[in-house]
Amino acid sequence: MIIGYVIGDATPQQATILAVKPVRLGLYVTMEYDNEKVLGLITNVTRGSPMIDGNTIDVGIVERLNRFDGKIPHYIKATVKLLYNLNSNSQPDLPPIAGTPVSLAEEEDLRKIFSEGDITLGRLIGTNVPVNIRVGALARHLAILAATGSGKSNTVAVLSQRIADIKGSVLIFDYHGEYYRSDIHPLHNIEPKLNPLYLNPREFATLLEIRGNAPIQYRIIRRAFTEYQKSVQEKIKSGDIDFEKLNQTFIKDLEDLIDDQEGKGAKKDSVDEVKNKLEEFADKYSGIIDLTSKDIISNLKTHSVNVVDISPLDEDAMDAIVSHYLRRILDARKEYRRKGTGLRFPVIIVIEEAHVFLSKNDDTLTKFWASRIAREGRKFGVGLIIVSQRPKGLDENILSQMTNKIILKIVEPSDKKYVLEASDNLSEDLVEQLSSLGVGEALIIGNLVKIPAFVKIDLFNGTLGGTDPDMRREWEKAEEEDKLHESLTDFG
Ligand SMILES: Nc1ncnc2c1ncn2[C@@H]1O[C@H](COP(=O)(O)OP(=O)(O)OP(=O)(O)O)[C@@H](O)[C@H]1O
Repeated sequence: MIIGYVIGDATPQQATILAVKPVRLGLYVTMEYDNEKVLGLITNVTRGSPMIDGNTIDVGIVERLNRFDGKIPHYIKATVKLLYNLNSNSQPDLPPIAGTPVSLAEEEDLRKIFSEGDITLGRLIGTNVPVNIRVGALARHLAILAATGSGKSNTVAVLSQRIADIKGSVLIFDYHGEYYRSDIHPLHNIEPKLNPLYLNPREFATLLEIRGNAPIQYRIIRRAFTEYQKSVQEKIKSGDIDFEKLNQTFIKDLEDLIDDQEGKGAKKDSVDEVKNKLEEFADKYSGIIDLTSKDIISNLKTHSVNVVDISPLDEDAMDAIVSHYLRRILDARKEYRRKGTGLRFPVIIVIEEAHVFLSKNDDTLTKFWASRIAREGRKFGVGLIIVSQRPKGLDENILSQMTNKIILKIVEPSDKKYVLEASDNLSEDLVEQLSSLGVGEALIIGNLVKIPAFVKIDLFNGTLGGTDPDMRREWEKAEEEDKLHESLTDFG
């Protein structure tokens, strides 16, 4: 159905059309010229009248003209972003000529472009065309960005569920505790624990806040920690290990080994300083240290959504857990590639509230390992999904490495500008659409899709911890439980 005609000058990227009737932003259209069939997207619409233009200052003229009741000539113009040549399956390289008819894109053409991926995320806005994404593209990472309440968690849930449905493995760091109690399935909840036996000395020293600028202290803790790990491994091998006692004596045993360093040439004040830092470590992380917990690598499941509920922890403990798990996963995937041992399947890792862990202003432990995965993860099948409602709080280097983006409603101009500058596959005219998106509506760009797609994400089929509680149902359930309890008490 023809909706308008090309007018004025056009380029291979953009054309202006004079519409025969009102058209909405985000509509996909097609135009045929020079043996090409080009798919375009309406990115701007204007209406006006040559008789009542912006310079009209006499309201009487308007009133008299209005008495003509619809006879006033007016126009509707739209800007079309030319996206894809359906005949050559490439970007358009010729501009349309003035007068070229413009039609609403047919469903068949839209399915060819948007419905070829591995998993369905939703429908093209205003149509019933499924939008499928190419899961392999997630190895080049994804940022899910949106203002609060726009549908980030729902998107994470739908995406994670459908990756698990095709036997994939997802690991979500559940900042708000909204996934570990959800209806996602198969769901595999993982206790947020740090087992020092799987930490490397550098990592352990960092948790004690002994960084590169304290080489003497680092040497003390490295030697003591390495000796401790070796002694535990030997006890495990010889079978005389009491795991329960291990947690109770860990700090004391390590302290003794630190003390021994004094006899091996370390200065007393350096040894004391390291012991102070060990005590602070014990206070800070006692809730998550557990020498009996499984290594994250043996705890991850494929064909599942693995969830680490970090919501009860403070941000330092969260940072310690997330950074350690990121490092272990990247190392284990490299090991698998090199030796066939380690983690034998790819993992998609979701970091919620990413601006907390990957802030441009703080050097968190997580930021170091997330940057490594952003740079190297693709080759080893470790994909990162960062989720944030404060895009401008994110480290720009990491954000720019997120090749794919699912951007839901963003209104804040500085957020929009920041995302635009961090994305070489995003243009100003697409960013302008972000303010008008509804809840659950998103712009998807990157290798996930062939061309930018405006999508209504499917609603997650089930409950999520973050969705508004069904108060009435919960009250009814509580009353039913009270009645059951009373009847059991009477009976018993
Ligand atoms: N695709 C969708 N279709 C319909 N409703 C949706 C969709 N996505 C989200 N919603 C609804 O919008 C509300 C907010 O969704 P959600 O919690 O996913 O947003 P959010 O951006 O994660 O919010 P917050 O920033 O508070 O975590 C929920 O009640 C949810 O049911």
